[in-house]
Amino acid sequence: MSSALEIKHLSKSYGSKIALDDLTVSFPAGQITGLIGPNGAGKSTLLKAIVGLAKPQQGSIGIFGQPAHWKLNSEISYLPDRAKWYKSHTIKQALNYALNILPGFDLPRALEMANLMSLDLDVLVSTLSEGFEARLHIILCLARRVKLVLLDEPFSGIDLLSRETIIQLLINSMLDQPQTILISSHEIHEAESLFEHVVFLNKGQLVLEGNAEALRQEKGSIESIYRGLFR
Ligand SMILES: Nc1ncnc2c1ncn2[C@@H]1O[C@H](COP(=O)(O)OP(=O)(O)OP(=O)(O)O)[C@@H](O)[C@H]1O
Repeated sequence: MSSALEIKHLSKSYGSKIALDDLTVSFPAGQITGLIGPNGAGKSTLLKAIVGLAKPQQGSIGIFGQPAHWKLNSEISYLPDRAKWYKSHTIKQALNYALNILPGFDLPRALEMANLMSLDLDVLVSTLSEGFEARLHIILCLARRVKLVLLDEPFSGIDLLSRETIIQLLINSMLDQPQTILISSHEIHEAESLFEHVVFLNKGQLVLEGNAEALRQEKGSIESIYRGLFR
């Protein structure tokens, strides 16, 4: 299995706070990996480092065999916690705008996803509930023809049905267009069926990683492994 991402001896501190601590880990290409760990484990910092938004003090990041560089960002779709440039738009305007600013954005695919997610194109984004805004947010990420998708806490603050809808969209999207997807989360109950590979982080260090199915057979559900590791 080839690696999409090779993280080697990566360290990042904010002042005296260590976010990533000599982290070495790789992420398989063409799979959905769950990047799992409790609050403060370093998940967001790792994703930010991959797209150049956090500058590590030490170590290296390889992306599809090339050293990380901002020029590669056109190949990466990154969903940070909150990137709300589209608040004053209707959904249709937001999707049209995305076509202009997001490399590889596939508008017909986005419109199809919006239909699947029951999004009304004429509604103002500012009037959407959190769950519906999250649906739009995820479409903006997934409707891009890019190799690597980084989703930082895509389920946070979202109700069960919206989570299930988003998970279904992720599954459909992978069937339609296989990509390497990293999903950071500490809420793994509903999402664990998505994960083909899992990486558990704590205090900026790798705690456990492996093929999700092999780990399930060996140790039980991903959720129970999480409880065992972090209880
Ligand atoms: N901009 C920042 N300034 C100072 N400290 C930071 C900053 N960003 C992250 N940290 C610290 O770095 C550590 C790792 O944070 P990070 O957000 O990467 O973890 P996380 O696993 O994504 O956590 P969560 O699940 O709570 O989002 C934490 O101790 C956090 O307080």
